Amino acid sequence: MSKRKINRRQNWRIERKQQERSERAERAGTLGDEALAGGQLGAEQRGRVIARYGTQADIEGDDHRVHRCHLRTHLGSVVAGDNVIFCAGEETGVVVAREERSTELQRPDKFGKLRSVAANIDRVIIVIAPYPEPHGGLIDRYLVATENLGAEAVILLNKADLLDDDPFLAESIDMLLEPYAPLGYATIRAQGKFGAIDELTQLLAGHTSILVGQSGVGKTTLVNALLPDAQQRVSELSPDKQKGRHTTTTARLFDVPGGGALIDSPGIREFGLWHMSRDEVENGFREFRDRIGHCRFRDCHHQSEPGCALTEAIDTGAIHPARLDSYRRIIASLDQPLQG
Ligand SMILES: Nc1nc2c(ncn2[C@@H]2O[C@H](COP(=O)(O)OP(=O)(O)OP(=O)(O)O)[C@@H](O)[C@H]2O)c(=O)[nH]1
Ligand SMILES: [Zn+2]
Repeated sequence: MSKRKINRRQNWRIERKQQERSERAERAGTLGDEALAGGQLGAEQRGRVIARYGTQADIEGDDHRVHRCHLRTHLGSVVAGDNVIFCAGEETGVVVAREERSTELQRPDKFGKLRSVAANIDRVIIVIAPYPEPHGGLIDRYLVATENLGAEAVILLNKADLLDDDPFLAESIDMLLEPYAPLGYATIRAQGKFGAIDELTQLLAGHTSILVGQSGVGKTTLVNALLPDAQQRVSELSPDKQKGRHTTTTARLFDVPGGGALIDSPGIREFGLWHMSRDEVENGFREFRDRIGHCRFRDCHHQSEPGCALTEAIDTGAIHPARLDSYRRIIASLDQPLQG
């Protein structure tokens, strides 16, 4: 037998082994559901992923009950916010399929590989406050991230009570917010600490939202005002310590009174501060999109080049100067680690 033939036969054996292995995995995924679940399974029904824990997830059915389920191996990533088909079980059920996502929030893991963190978010509530003073350009940074996610952004000024006796502060906040309404971004106010969250509650209804913003602006206070029993629900579902620890890091979906959902986790709150590419930044300024590509120089960096279409748009009032400043600041920061 020639060496070549041996090689071919070895190859064939390896291939057959691999095939058997994948067939076994497939069987474990499809035929072994009842064994996986440890008992009888109910009929298929639609549900939504509340949180993912390793090879399991908590699924909320249309009946609003929460079912702990195993995930079939071929499902791919399953994260909070995913719509799924599942079969409830006596102890644990099984998720059998995942529906297409409308949006996908991804972040790089420690190896730099993009991982899905949450699905189907259609609204991002960017929380700011008079104190801590909003970092220059931070709102725009969150807007860029939201535009690239494909969700709708809302700017929420929390701690509005701090403006009551301070006309100077009130004016500087008005100036800060001035560019956004003409661009079509809703701007609302709240006082989380005093439970004044009516406008926020209205905007959450019928949507899947996340709250983002710098530390200290009052996100936790707002979440607690929205979901007074959220803490209780977390501990109910996670009686043992280990799962309790998970809940603090894994993204979790909460039903909002009035019909809507909020996805929250410490990681999600950092959304907007993750790395962005130059293309994402350009795409993220919605009023720039029609003008990019119209500068005199093809490689215009929109700094001080003559014939820059963005700079010219400032003269006509089509672009707010604060937005171009932010754009330049974000581009300059791309290769530097972001502070705060
Ligand atoms: N005056 C005023 N203070 C508020 C309001 N809402 C929250 N605060 C206060 O702001 C501080 C920070 O609130 P948190 O809810 O912890 O802020 P956070 O954004 O969750 O902060 P991190 O957890 O660090 O991200 C607390 O002392 C709150 O009491 C408000 O409507 N008015
Ligand atoms: Zn230019």
